[in-house]
Amino acid sequence: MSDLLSVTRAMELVLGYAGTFGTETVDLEMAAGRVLQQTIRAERAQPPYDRVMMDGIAFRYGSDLPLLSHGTQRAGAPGQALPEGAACLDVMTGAVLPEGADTVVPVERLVRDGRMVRFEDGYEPRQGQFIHRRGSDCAAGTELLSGGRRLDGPALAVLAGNGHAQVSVSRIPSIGIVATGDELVDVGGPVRDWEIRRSNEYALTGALLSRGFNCIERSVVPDDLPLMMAALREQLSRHDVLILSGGVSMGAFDHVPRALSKLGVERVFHKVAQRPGKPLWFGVGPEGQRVFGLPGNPVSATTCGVRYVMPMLLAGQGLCRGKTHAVRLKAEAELIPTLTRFLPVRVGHDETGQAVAIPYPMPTSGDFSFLAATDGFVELPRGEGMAPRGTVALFHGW
Ligand SMILES: Nc1nc2c(c(=O)[nH]1)N[C@H]1C(S)=C(S)[C@@H](COP(=O)(O)OP(=O)(O)OC[C@H]3O[C@@H](n4cnc5c(N)ncnc54)[C@H](O)[C@@H]3O)O[C@H]1N2
Ligand code: MOO
Repeated sequence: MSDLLSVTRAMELVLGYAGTFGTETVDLEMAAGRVLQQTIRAERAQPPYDRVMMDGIAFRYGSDLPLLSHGTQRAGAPGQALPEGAACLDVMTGAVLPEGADTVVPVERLVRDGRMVRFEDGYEPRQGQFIHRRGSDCAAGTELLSGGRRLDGPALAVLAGNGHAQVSVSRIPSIGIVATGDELVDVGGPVRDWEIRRSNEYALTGALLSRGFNCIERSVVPDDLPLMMAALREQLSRHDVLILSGGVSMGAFDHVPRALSKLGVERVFHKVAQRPGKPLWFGVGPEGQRVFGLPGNPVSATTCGVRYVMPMLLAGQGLCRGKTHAVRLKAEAELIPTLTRFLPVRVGHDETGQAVAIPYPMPTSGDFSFLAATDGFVELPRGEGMAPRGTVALFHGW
């Protein structure tokens, strides 16, 4: 058994610092994808009046035929009264049902002769048909949305339909992504034989943006302790969360833990019993900044970002579930006796519709090209031998 921190315990520690990033009020236009932080109740009964559901005529069920049409009840106009006798009013979908009418017949069932109206041969309306009754969806004051949910299209429609031009949502934290490493060069510039282009920041940016975290600053610091400290001091002053990549293992220039500690960032843990990503570092800054030191290898940085950083950020928004669900392994997969294994997979479905994961073992945790062929990874507990085909595992999507 490994005496390193387990993945479960490391995650508990991270979530223990998730807290909240506060709330803010935004215009409805800007609320899509945000996490609601208030209870929304029905402004009025819904629908607010007996609503005509078909273009046609409204009449009193049982009236003698033919009916005499006395005019038109349009949508957006106050309700009219249906005259006594064999009478009807032309009605439009969405109009108020005329007072005294109780049944609607669609226009395609009508035979008209001037203002006289009868039904097509053999047509028998049911009393009360095609009327959406006042309050049948909900009574005024009914709870329609509760806090802690993402605002998708239907939820935005509920907000709009109940008069919420502004809405209280979780504040999106400000996030600094900091790359470390003297070998790293920018995406747009020249690259020499001994250098590599920075890519981890973009894997992290993709994961963040696809979860709605759009307040991101990317920067790079050199493998030099004083320069790194100056840059990290500045970054700590600007952001709620720092996600560093690289510089957390045992190399002579892996200054990240030392620099953070000198800046008063308290280490919560360093190293977790997992592969990839064993050198993961997590701490909390003097102002409560959450600071992740992700191992620099691209597969490790990407995996740890999804496994630890994203759940913490989502929890801070009041959401408990990210892009995770159970899958069955489509092929056996090798376990690691002392470490939790994060195994990249593609996700598909079997003939019964169940989600299955096809393992894509990475040759090394540097192979980020290969990672782009996968949808995410499954989490396999430490163990001997092989996890057989059909094993149920938790999948985490990129
Ligand atoms: N003696 C030991 N050496 C290493 C250990 C160990 O336990 N003992 N752990 C290994 C593991 S596991 C990992 S993962 C790496 C993590 O190292 P660092 O976090 O210090 O990362 P670096 O050394 O700075 O970089 C590793 C690798 O990743 C590339 N990299 C870094 N940043 C980026 C970026 N932004 N975009 C793309 N690629 C990046 C970097 O060039 C290196 O190739 O340590 C092992 N060593
Ligand atoms: O995180 Mo390291 O190998 O486990 O790349």
